[in-house]
Amino acid sequence: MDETPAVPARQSAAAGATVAASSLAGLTFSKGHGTGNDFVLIADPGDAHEITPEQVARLCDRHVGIGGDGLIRAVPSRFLPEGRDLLEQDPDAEWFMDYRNGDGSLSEMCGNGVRVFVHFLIAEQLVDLGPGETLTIGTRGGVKKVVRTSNGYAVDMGPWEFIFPKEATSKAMDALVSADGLEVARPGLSVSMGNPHTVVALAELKELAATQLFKAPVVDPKPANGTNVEFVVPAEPLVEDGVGTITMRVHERGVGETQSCGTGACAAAVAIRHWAGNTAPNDWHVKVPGGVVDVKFFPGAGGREHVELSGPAVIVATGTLS
Ligand SMILES: N[C@H](CCC[C@H](N)C(=O)O)C(=O)O
Repeated sequence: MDETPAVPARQSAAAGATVAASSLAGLTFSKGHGTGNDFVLIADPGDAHEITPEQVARLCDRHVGIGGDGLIRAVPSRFLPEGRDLLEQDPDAEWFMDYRNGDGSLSEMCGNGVRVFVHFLIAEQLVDLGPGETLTIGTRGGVKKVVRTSNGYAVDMGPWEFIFPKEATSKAMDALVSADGLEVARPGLSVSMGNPHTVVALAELKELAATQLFKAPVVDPKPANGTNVEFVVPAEPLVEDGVGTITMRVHERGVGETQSCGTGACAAAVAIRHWAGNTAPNDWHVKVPGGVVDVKFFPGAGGREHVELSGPAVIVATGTLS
């Protein structure tokens, strides 16, 4: 009988390499997510594991690894130079969220990741945090305060910055963004949440669904360090009972399309609120393919307006690397 040819496995980035080939064999890990933005999590209380970008990519690969949008290593801040700097600012920032994108690249901040990171620290019994209590943590985007709520966590994400390139022609948009499925290039507004975002408003949900995000949208002018691109549709009416609602999809730098992006949801609310003018509310629901996160603007330290991100965090499983 003719042998039917084996169907070649889809060549993934790490095809042929296996996690077992790494020096991480025997290490326990957890898998978690926040509204479908998923992460491989590793506790490293002794800073014993220098996880290389190649190892991150293998572990995050959804065919030859565990699979995840990113990897989060929990390590005491005192072991990292950036962590020691933060401890001088705030000695309570005992644990550091060492976040990496799924391709192994670094990012300054990860909003969904912070919630899952704190949930992981509690699950690992590395911290004790009851409902209503606040934990201070260190990140590459600075010190963050995280409150455990009745149904997840609320994170003070700090202030935002508009990233207007000097050649920006207006304060309403600073980039032109094109993507497969979009008939014409659209204006975008670039916002930093510690990491870069470019927010594009679309007219209706049909257009959002038709936008193809298998590859990175083209942003002009090209941001020097890349950018996460959010496509957003404001609800009609935008505000109900004092709360604004946005529907969003995102193509993440170093990952691809994800089910959710916490810093992206904050950037989306900043942009829509900027475009809507000062009639816009402080409270927002941001609907993403993986669920809903809430964004709130409030007067933060130093007279700057801060953004708070809140939402769920789930640990799905725990295992051992072979
Ligand atoms: N998913 C993350 C954002 C990761 C951003 C990363 N892709 C970057 O390169 O900035 C979040 O929930 O905020």
